[in-house]
Amino acid sequence: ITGPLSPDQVYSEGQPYSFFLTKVHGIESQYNQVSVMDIKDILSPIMGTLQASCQFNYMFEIPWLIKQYPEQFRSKPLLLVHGFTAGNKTALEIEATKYSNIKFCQARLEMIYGTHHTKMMILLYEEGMRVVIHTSNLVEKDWYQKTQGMWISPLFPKLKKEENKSNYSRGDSPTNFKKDLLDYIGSYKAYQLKDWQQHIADHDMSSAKVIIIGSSPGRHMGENKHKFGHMRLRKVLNTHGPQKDFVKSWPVIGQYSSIGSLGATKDVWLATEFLQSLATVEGSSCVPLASIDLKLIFPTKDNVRCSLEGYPAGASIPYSINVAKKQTYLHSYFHHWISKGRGRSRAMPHIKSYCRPSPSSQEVAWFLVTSANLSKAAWGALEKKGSQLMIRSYELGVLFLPKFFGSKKSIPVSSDINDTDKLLLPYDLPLKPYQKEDRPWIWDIAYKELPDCNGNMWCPS
Ligand SMILES: CC(C)c1cccc2c(O)c(C(=O)O)cnc12
Repeated sequence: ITGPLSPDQVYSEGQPYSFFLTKVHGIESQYNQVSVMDIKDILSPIMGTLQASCQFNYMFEIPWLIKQYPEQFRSKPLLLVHGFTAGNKTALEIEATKYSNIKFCQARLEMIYGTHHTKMMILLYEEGMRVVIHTSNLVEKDWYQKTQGMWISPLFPKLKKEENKSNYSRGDSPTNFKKDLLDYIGSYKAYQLKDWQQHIADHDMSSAKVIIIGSSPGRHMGENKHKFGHMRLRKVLNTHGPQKDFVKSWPVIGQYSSIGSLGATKDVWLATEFLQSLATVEGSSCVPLASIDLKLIFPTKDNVRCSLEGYPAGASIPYSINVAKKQTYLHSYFHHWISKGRGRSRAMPHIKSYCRPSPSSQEVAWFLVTSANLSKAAWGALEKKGSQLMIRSYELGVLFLPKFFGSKKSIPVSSDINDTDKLLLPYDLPLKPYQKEDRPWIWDIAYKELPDCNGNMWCPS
């Protein structure tokens, strides 16, 4: 049994994928070592000497957040990028009053029902810059007993002075990470982000191996139709995806912590437009969809009841009865949340991830970790005979493709923490389908038959 490794050691052991889960309190320590980082590890001085940071997120507890930074970094400039308006915006600004180093950028949300879901840290150091794209709100409960995911970038060195900094493409990676990140941030059209766009332009990001998959609110048409959302994923898989014959019988897995209104039948969006993108293979995205097995992972009410947090875990799994009752066809796609390999079967998922595993579960053709739940608001819905993609929310994720990790065909995966040379998945494969008596967690109905692990029932008002 290895003793606690320092953050930089955990980080380097997690290469080349650099995909980490957050620390879960209350499980055996062995499950909090390999490929696990806590927020204090990410912000540790061992990872870099912080000069300033920018936190994109949905929920913030500012006093708690400041305490996650090491003492010597707590007064460094901090920009919070949020989607709040009116009272919520005022409340956030009041919470920050005593912190003179905190500034705000309110992301414009012109599409009704849109939210700023994106979770990203941009950390500017004396030694360079680091980007973290993840799934946790900046509130204590999101970092306590949930399964959350993070991609942590390498330390990106500052570009030398002489090269002209004007063209953004310098210091980019084979995956166009820098350009795509700048395009994403540019979509906010916010003057408060200008300095951070320049910081990104000033750094050498050639070591980034992942592909940015973002969503930005709006109606995207023409050459912008494939810039964001599921059409972005479709375009990327069409260009860099698996070969048709190689993945013919491979299923697609979606895993998330909330579900939107997807339509009265599977053919409205889920098993047509959305699956078409997830199932896209190199050179063609027209794959007979009936042949593709879509598997969805979503916690059952018993998964939540028996979780470390008990029913209160369900307060972060907002699937409402009014939406669920209109789409019972989803039940045939559902699978349990089981994560024995990572010691997280009782740490409810707030991570969102998608992948295309082999039938043997030994490898994936690709893996995506993102803020995007299973919703049209996050991924977009085609309109006007497919000529434009309407997206309501900001989302951000990173896609792992074999070709950028030195493999032609696939990425070896495992959920066994001893397989340190593989991409460690957040859940167990193969998946366990819902049985007849299983019910998805629904957050706005009462559960009074069986108490949770703390002896409490669930009686939402
Ligand atoms: C339905 C809304 C208000 C909601 C409830 C509970 C948890 C939420 C959450 O975790 C996110 C997020 O992480 O972006 C976003 N909305 C969440």
